Formats: sequence, C-alpha cells, structure tokens
Amino acid sequence: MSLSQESTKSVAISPEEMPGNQRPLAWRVANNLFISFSYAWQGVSYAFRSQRNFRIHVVIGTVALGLGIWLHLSAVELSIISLTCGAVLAIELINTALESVVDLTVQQTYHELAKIAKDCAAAAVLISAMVSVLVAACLIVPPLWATLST
Ligand SMILES: Nc1ncnc2c1ncn2[C@@H]1O[C@H](COP(=O)(O)OP(=O)(O)OP(=O)(O)O)[C@@H](O)[C@H]1O
Repeated sequence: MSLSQESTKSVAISPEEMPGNQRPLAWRVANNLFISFSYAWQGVSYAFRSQRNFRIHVVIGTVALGLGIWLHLSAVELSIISLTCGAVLAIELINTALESVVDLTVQQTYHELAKIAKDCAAAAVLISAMVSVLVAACLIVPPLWATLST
C-alpha cells in the first residue's frame, strides 16, 4: 500500500517565490526548527495512518518497552530495546519514503529497477524486525519466563 491514498498532486512554484531558498530544486525549505519538526511529525502521522506494518511495529515496540520496565531490566538493556525499536520504526519510515519516490518516478508502470528498490527496502525492514525478535528473545523472554513461573 505504498501509493498515498491522500492527495498525490504536485504543485509547481518558481524559485522567485521562495525567498532565501538555498536549494533551488526544492519546492519548500523549512526555515526554522519548529517547522522541520512539524514536517517530520507529518511523516510519522502519514506512516501510522497508511502503513499497517508501521502500526504493528509501534504496538510491539510499546509492549516490549513496557515489559522491559515492568521486569526492571537494567538501563543498558532498556537502551538496547529502545534502540532496536527505534531502528525498526526508522527503517519502516525510510521504506515508506522510498516506495513513494519509486511510485512518483515510475507511476503505474512495471520496472525491474523499481522492483529491486522496493524489494530491498522491504528486506531491510524484514531484517530489522528479525533482529528485534532476537533482542526480545535474549533480553525479555528469560526474565518474563522467570517472573511468570514463580
Ligand atoms: N513499479 C513496480 N515495478 C515492479 N515491481 C513493483 C512495482 N511496484 C511494486 N512492485 C513489486 O510489488 C511489491 C509490493 O509493492 P508495494 O508498493 O505494494 O509495496 P508494499 O506491499 O506496500 O510494501 P510494504 O508492505 O513494505 O509497504 C514490491 O516489493 C515489488 O516487488
């Protein structure tokens, strides 16, 4: 589901209409930190609304962190779990961005390079998810098992 269900129209704007723009090819450049954060949040929000896998990863990551806190894992263990969850979400966002760029480029035509790009991006998500399962198996499952069996 990489094609946006929302508006996909493009808007042309001339460089003269963009005062202080350091990147002439950019449609718009965020010129303060708050606006940058706002665009980044729009990206998170879009991925959450449109990507089922992103929503699943958010839920699993929240459960994993919650379990880590509940099980009184060490600061280092909690940091490893946080880094792993963050990496999975970040790679899922990059996958979503790449799918959009590929769709923008080839539109609804089949292209072998588009397939390679999308398959490799999906593989990156898969590998990060598999590593996160390994991390959970090492850091969460043993103390959880011990707690539940006492
Ligand atoms: N334009 C294209 N040309 C060739 N193959 C394509 C093209 N678009 C999609 N594919 C193939 O279809 C698969 C699914 O593409 P799609 O854009 O639907 O991703 P997706 O299923 O939404 O992925 P994800 O679940 O990671 O969001 C790709 O991995 C790729 O193999």
